Amino acid sequence: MKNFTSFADAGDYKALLQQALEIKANPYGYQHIGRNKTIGLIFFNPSLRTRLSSVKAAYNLGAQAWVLNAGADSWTLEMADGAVMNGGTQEHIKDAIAVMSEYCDVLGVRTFPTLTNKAEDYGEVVFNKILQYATVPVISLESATLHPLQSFADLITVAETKQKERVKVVLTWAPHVRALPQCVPNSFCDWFSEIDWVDFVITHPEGYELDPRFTKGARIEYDQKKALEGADYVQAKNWSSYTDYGQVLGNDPAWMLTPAHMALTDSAKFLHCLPVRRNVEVSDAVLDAPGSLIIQEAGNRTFSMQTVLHELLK
Ligand SMILES: NCCC[C@H](NC(=O)CCC(=O)O)C(=O)O
Ligand SMILES: NC(=O)OP(=O)(O)O
Repeated sequence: MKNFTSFADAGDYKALLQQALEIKANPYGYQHIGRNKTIGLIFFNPSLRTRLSSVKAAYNLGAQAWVLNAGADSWTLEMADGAVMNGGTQEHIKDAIAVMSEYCDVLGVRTFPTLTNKAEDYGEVVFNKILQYATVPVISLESATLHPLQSFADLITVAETKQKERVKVVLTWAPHVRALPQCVPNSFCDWFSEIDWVDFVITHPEGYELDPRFTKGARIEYDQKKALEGADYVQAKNWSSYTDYGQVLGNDPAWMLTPAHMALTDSAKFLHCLPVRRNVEVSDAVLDAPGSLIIQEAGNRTFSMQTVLHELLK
């Protein structure tokens, strides 16, 4: 593994998953790997889980971590190549990333999409600049289009709780009050469409089709109730339209996950990456039910990160 930005970077996912389960069972058993190593974490956007689980993962591995909130804590960064910097931006990303690489052995970076410029977002223009200028391995802490550490944590959560050889996993769109990125659902598709013991189904209202580069031919079922039938796991998430880029096309409250929806499943476990808008995306009764894995799932963010750090530093 050179960088970690997508499912493809995971390489042999079965081996990586096995490693994660071993690390979770023995979280402090690999501290020789992180000794005298420093993990740098840069956030261009807010975070609770990714920020804290990444620091915890570094500590578990015997490494140190620093965090920079780009823009807020540091100089305002210029992204454009060849820019005449006589305006509001104070430091070029080229210099900032090369300098930060001097202060760490692995760099984690969170960028977000604009949701207005599809070509820039899906071209991962900002993230690719970071890959270009970094001189150490780079981990995506969520980019404009993907959130691989989240999907890997979701995979760990399903793997450690599943009661059957094969499981049906459903990704369902859910209503929200804002236009949100497609990163989490794209990434969930990027991973779960590839898992050979998963029957994967995506459900959303028409107009919310995701990029086929990530859905990779997975079954799309527009009837949410039909999709949920017999499900073992349900992951709910809002996203804005990919085709009508960044737009909220409709917000049918009937898509909010309630116990009536979960009753259609095979006593499915519930997943959500968090943060969640309670009683808009998902009802309290689902989030707080015994079958809700949301806290365990967030807890596994430590182990997805720790496993990736282990791979990059070993
Ligand atoms: N990092 C995990 C997901 C973050 C983001 N959620 C949000 O922005 C929610 C914000 C709000 O609820 O206003 C998303 O959906 O991609
Ligand atoms: N799930 C997730 O990535 O949460 P944060 O945005 O809080 O890091």
